[in-house]
Amino acid sequence: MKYICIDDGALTELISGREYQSIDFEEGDRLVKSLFGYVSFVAKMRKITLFQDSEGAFLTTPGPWKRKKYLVIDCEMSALFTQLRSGESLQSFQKLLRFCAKYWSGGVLNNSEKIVSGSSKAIIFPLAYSTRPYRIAIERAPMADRLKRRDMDGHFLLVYKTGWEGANSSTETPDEANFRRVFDRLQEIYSVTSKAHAQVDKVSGHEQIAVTNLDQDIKPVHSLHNPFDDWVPRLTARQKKFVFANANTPHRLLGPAGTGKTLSLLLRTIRVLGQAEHDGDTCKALLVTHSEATRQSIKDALRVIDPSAYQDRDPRIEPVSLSVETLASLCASILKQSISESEFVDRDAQDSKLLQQMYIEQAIERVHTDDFHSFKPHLSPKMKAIWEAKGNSELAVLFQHEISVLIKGRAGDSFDVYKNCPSLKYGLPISGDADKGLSFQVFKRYQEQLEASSQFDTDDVVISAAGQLDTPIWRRRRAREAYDFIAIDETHLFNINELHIFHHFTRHADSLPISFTVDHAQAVGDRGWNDVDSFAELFGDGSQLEEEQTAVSAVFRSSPQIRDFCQSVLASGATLFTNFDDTLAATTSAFTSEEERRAQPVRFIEYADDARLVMGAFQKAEELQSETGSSRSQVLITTLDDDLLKLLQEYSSNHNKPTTFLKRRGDFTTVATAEKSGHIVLGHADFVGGLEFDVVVIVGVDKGRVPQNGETEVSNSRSFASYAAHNRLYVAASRARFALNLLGVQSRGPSDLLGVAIKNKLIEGIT
Ligand SMILES: Nc1ncnc2c1ncn2[C@@H]1O[C@H](COP(=O)(O)OP(=O)(O)OP(=O)(O)O)[C@@H](O)[C@H]1O
Repeated sequence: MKYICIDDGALTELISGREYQSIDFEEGDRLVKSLFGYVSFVAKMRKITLFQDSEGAFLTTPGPWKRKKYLVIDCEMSALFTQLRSGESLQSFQKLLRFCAKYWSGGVLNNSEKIVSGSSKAIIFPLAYSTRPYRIAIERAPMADRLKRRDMDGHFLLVYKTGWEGANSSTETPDEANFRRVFDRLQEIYSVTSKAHAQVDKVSGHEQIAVTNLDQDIKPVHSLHNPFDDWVPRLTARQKKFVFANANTPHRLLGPAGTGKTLSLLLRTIRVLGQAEHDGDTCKALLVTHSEATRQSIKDALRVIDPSAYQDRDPRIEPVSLSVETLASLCASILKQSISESEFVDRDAQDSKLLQQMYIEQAIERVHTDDFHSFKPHLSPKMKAIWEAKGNSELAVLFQHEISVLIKGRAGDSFDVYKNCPSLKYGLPISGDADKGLSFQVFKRYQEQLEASSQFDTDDVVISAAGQLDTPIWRRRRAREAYDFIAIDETHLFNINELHIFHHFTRHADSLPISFTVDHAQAVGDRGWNDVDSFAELFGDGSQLEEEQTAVSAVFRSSPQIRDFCQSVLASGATLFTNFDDTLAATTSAFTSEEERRAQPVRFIEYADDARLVMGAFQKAEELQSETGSSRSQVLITTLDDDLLKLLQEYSSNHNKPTTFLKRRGDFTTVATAEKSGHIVLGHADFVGGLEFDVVVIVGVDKGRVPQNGETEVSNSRSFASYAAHNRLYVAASRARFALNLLGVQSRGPSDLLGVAIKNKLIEGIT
């Protein structure tokens, strides 16, 4: 194909239809393929008629051709559709279209769009970042003299070059042979396509011409609250594949934040139940969430998604039913006992997190005075150095991670199993039995504290339940009480021990109908998952089973600017840590031009000191609220730092700022309360996962706080802190739809985690 010509009506259609924003949608995929030149046809896509032959393609809309404006892409001189992967091609194409729309309407250009002064050229940089920027060069006045004579100057933009090489754009002159050909054909093309516009149906019988009518009314929606039947036509092809795939095959849905993983999992569950009911089969389904707060939010969403109300049916009587549980509630029901709130240390709650840290600090203190001297001669030099150099509170964070991921999470409290577990790459620098002995001693002291105050944490419940599940009694109860379909949301938040429980809950031991969603980068710190990636290893069973995987890549939640920033955080993590995935790399934002109008650039703002920083956070929150036209409860102020969180809380109560405080992870009920009372939401970054907001302000994204650095610097602990900071910053930033501000203190300087974003000019306010 030599050229592509798009008129202004078609251009508007292409930037406002969500289905053209990502190749995950069939329409987007088909569009890219046709632009690649793989197919030859006239297609009707809503208002657009696409005319294509061996020479080129014309995307036209009804109306007199002389009054229209045109974007012409010279495919021989530029290689927009052959140089890049198809996802990037579509993204670049969409950015190009947005530039044209803005240029014609006199809109304000952004950082990646430049008019070359003293010339008739423009350059755009459509891809967020790469080592060498990819550029598209545009001639704004092609064939100037001839078009002036015909009174059509200013009607055309010509893409004449693309690639990674820079050049002197003010002096180069594009070859206009293809452009001339386009111009000469316009009259004829419009007379053909105007007939096609008028007689869509008749054209379908024509040789070489196929008509695809994609006329679907797809409205932009946010939130999961729509009935099943309304969702289905809006899903991308990959989401649909997951929702409608065979229920009995284990199926993993991979995707970064905001790609609709939770939504797809809910729809899949409802689809499986609906199918069973339709076929007259029995189906008892289980949906497992990581915490009580997310369980509530999912139950609430299901009330709208699922008109058959499967979750309200009694599983003991009804043939088709759904139970929504947390792992703790599920295990407690197996153990036939419930654990009261006061006994339960819920690791997703702010109070529990602090309590656990306090217990571990006390345990470290005990080990210091009573046990350390006997371990000391045998410890590895690194472990000794870290133990001696760091304060108890800094050590507590490292031991907390080791205990939850390895000692409890993997070894199930057994020292012998723990001894054989591979150490975490980025955590405590453990390299021998003596090092493991010391950390197990801290764990034992911690356990004593829990027992003394008669409390259990989630792992205790899971470990006790695991013991009871592998017995003849459960094997007999299983046929009656277990499930035909299991869905697990946010699998990355469970530890290996917990994941190994699930296979006991399927009705038949030989089939594992488990569907689950994963985004590794959202779990805090190295979880030691890198060496357990197959389904069988992850779930502790099913080595003979084939697993299906679907990866989703259209980001619905966040604007392109916010998606790009989030990716820069993941890219930074991926360069530092070998087992850190940049899951956003191959994704695109599915924002339409309409939604983009509300989007604001990502900004970094510096303040003189902490007091002004805290005050600034509330100011920015209010400004962004009005700039994006959002309600107060759609604004989140968050931080990765416990001390700053306290200051923010104090400020809000001392200055009567109407604020609601998040007490646990994914606390949807609290957000709903904030909505009723018109409050801004405030909470630690560990508790914002699973939620979404129009505006997010992250406070204290500066050196020394992201990551947290103590006075001493021992490399391994810095690695852990940096690893966890990458996860937390990514989760916090990816909650935002339209606006994201990062705030810091001037004397500290911006956090190192912003390095990639700064280098690639993704943040305004720092150079
Ligand atoms: N096909 C779609 N069309 C329009 N909106 C969608 C589509 N799929 C998902 N969304 C929207 O995207 C947002 C994010 O969805 P969801 O919470 O399921 O994502 P997620 O991948 O689970 O995110 P996270 O990992 O951050 O929890 C929701 O507001 C949802 O309504």
